[in-house]
Amino acid sequence: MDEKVEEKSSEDNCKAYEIGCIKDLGKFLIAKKKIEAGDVILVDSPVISGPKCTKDEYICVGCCKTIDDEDQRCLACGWPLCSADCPSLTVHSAECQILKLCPTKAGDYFSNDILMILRCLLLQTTQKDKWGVIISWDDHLQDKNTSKDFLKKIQEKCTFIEEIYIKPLKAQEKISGKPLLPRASKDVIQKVCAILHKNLMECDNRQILYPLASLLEHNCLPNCLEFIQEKNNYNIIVKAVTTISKGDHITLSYTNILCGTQERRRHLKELKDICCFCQRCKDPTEFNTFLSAMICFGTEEDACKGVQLPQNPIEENPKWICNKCDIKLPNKDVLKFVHHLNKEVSKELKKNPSYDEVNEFMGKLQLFLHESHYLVNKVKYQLIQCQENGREDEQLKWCQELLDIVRKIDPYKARLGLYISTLLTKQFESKRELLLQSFSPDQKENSLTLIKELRNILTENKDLLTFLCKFNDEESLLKKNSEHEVILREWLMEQSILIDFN
Ligand SMILES: C[S@@+](CC[C@H](N)C(=O)[O-])C[C@H]1O[C@@H](n2cnc3c(N)ncnc32)[C@H](O)[C@@H]1O
Repeated sequence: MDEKVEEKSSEDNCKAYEIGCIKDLGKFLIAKKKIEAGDVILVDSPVISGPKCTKDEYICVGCCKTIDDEDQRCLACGWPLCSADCPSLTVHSAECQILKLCPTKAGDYFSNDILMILRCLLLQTTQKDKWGVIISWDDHLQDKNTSKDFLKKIQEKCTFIEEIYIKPLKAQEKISGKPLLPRASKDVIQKVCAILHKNLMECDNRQILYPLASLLEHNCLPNCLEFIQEKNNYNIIVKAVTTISKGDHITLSYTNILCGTQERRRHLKELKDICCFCQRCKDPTEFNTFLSAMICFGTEEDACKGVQLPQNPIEENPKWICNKCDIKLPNKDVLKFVHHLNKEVSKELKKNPSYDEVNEFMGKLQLFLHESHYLVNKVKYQLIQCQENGREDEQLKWCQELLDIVRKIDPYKARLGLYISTLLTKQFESKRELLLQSFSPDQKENSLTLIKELRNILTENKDLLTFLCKFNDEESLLKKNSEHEVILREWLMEQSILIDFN
């Protein structure tokens, strides 16, 4: 591949990365030297930010907090505003001049993607340096691999903005003689739409554009972790989670890596028009986790119970083949069926069912899906969170199964740190229960293996949470882990058992 690296000034020499560019990928960051796990690769500040896109919530256009009362609006334009004293009201003042010309909602919700485009277009008069940064980016609209769906989405947004906001604005500008948006041609609006669509990142209720971090490439097995610091102006810190060799691409994950390949690839396509060809996407077994595997029904005469997997998952419509019989399934049938099961899972979990009801439902799912299928795992995770006395053995088995899976799909704990920590906490609680049930003061040595396992879980969880706490607010989980450690140590002292915790 023809890989170009941008020229850098002398002050960039100490940086661990440089900006590369490949035809089908666009710009990305590449390691300029070996980077060790734990190294901070970059810290970046937002160029622009605003409320995230959602149809379910009212988010303040100033501070981006959720607003419970739908009547709390900006008096001028009618868009959601927490109060006239919102601490971030100033970010709204320029766009309010445009929004109030036509206080229309897109459908029955406020379309925050449209708001972000207007906010960005306004930088040309309010903050010219930031406008210069954004408009210099590639919009990828002419790229060969840009999909028709993506182009259609951009065109629709552009037409909406032109009709609803730009036309009345131009009329107003003519009367007042004061141009608010000197550059608002169709081409400029389309470019801004495409750049924002591809590069915005999300944190809590906010969408944010970063000059550097937004260039980071996606990988389903990322080598970095990002922390967006809410309390520090939404600055982002990007940290290596494994050793990155010189010349390696520096990557994050844009998607939920607990999902199977078809679902991740669908999400990536919709989110950022990406066709991912990473190691995991290419592997039908997804690193031997079988996260997407289906159970083969066989024929009426011969029930097979083999495992169906996509032959080549990165094809647009892969064939699904069985490891035991000759039956092949068309991709569209598998997708339709999994989509249906996904809805059933959501419906079931919303019903607030009892532990036994969920367990029974999981049994039914496993008639169709492999025991490690990501939808089965979703239900398993729900079951593990229940406080259910007498089911410790069962819950421990599931905890172990899920931990085995996440250790394969996220070996560097780049995405699933909190998920792993929750599993470790549950594993600890269930094992401690088993210890208390089985412990006999006369035969302490029989419990030593279990005690050492408990200590190891606490240590692993402490290391993980200490790492996460450096950047995020996970103090409550760390506190819970320390409390577990104190209680275990006290109990061991009472029983006169000496175990090294360091
Ligand atoms: C957040 S931007 C990254 C910057 C972008 N490369 C550029 O030049 O503007 C996301 C876009 O980068 C490209 N991209 C990122 N990761 C990719 C991947 N794993 N495979 C293919 N394209 C990717 C896609 O065009 C995607 O829409």
